[in-house]
Amino acid sequence: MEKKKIAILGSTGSIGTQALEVIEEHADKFEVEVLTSNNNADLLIEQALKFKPNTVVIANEAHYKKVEEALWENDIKVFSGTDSLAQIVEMESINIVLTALVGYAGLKPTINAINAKKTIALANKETLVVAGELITKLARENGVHIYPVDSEHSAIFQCLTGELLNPIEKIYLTASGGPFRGKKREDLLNITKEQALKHPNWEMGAKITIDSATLMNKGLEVIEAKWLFNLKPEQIDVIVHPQSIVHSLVQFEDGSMKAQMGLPDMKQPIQYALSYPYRLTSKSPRFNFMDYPNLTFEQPDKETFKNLALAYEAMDKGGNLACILNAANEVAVDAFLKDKIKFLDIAEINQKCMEAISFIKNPSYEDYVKTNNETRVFAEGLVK
Ligand SMILES: NC(=O)C1=CN([C@@H]2O[C@H](COP(=O)(O)OP(=O)(O)OC[C@H]3O[C@@H](n4cnc5c(N)ncnc54)[C@H](OP(=O)(O)O)[C@@H]3O)[C@@H](O)[C@H]2O)C=CC1
Ligand SMILES: CC(=O)[C@@H](O)[C@H](O)COP(=O)(O)O
Ligand SMILES: [Mn+2]
Repeated sequence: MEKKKIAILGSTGSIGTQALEVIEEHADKFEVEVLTSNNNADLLIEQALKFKPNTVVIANEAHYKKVEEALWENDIKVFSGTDSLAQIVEMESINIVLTALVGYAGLKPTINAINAKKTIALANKETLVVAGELITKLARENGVHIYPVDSEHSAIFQCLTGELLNPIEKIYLTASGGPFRGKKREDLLNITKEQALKHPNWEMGAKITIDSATLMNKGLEVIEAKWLFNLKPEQIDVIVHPQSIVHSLVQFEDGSMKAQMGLPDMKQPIQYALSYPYRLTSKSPRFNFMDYPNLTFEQPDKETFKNLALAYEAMDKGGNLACILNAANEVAVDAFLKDKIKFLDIAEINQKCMEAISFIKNPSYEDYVKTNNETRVFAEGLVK
């Protein structure tokens, strides 16, 4: 069978590097067509020399020369800049685009990939959060499949196999609860970056790790699930499950529930999205019941972790509110990681932006761009 040609947007990150491990393990099924990064020229060069893609793109043009010089003898095309990043997905030879870059930056490349009728393996949840209505409409119009990589949404997707005609009653997104599960506001006044970056179960990029600590990650995932599975807000629950073994559950209208389980390992959902509808083999360690005598579940604390409540509010109200929330959060998390604000300020900035930035009920793509830019400027003002 023809190998699937994969473009990995964000190949030098946590998801991107794990995706390359999956591709290496199944070199008979996949080959790398495009690799991209933002600033990490050294790792991008290393990956390119190993996987020999057709093309690489480094978003930060300051690194173009270094990458071009390193690869020109290897017959690998090199481009730089955000426009190149957005356009490279249209390459005829690409079969699947794995969106593994972080944040709003994934929006334009994803739109272009859908318009070019590429299958999307979506890890970049912010794109669906910001413009889920536009993205899913575009995918329908182009007959494009969007396969979830995010572990909870992959779990839901895996539970839905064979259930096409059976409507979903409810889904339960599981959440580890993050490093501060059980803490109250007074315990979180002086949280350090290092403490917030210590996720109990998953090794991930910095932004999603902070989002997991503030429960914003689960909030983004609630909105992501709405668009991926065409659900009403009341059909999406969050349940805290500290062990991160049950990766999420679906409840059907006969009351029966299906769960997808396994050790916390992102290679499984990445592989499933790339090989769908087939399951490939994996050498990853297997879940052992005797290691987990107690799988526990508890309600999330939306009082202490306001970001989850803000996400539900944005989902309920719709329009450009989730775009406002996402932009505010990206600025606030970046400021926290640069020691400019405190941990609890993140949710405060998010809420202030949601209250201040003008609401647009039916935003166009241009409205999303304008909302994102306006919110970033306003949020930066709150950080100073
Ligand atoms: N990590 C995980 O386990 C999971 C991640 N996700 C989602 O997947 C996405 C990627 O996450 P993760 O891999 O952790 O992130 P990382 O921060 O580890 O990697 C991000 C990647 O995107 C690139 N990048 C960052 N900013 C830009 C930009 N402005 N333009 C172009 N490229 C950019 C980075 O390049 P460079 O290396 O040069 O900075 C890097 O290759 C996120 O949306 C996240 O929410 C979802 C579930 C689990
Ligand atoms: C691995 C993955 O999908 C992450 O989104 C992870 O789930 C974050 O963990 P939390 O459950 O703590 O948000
Ligand atoms: Mn997740």
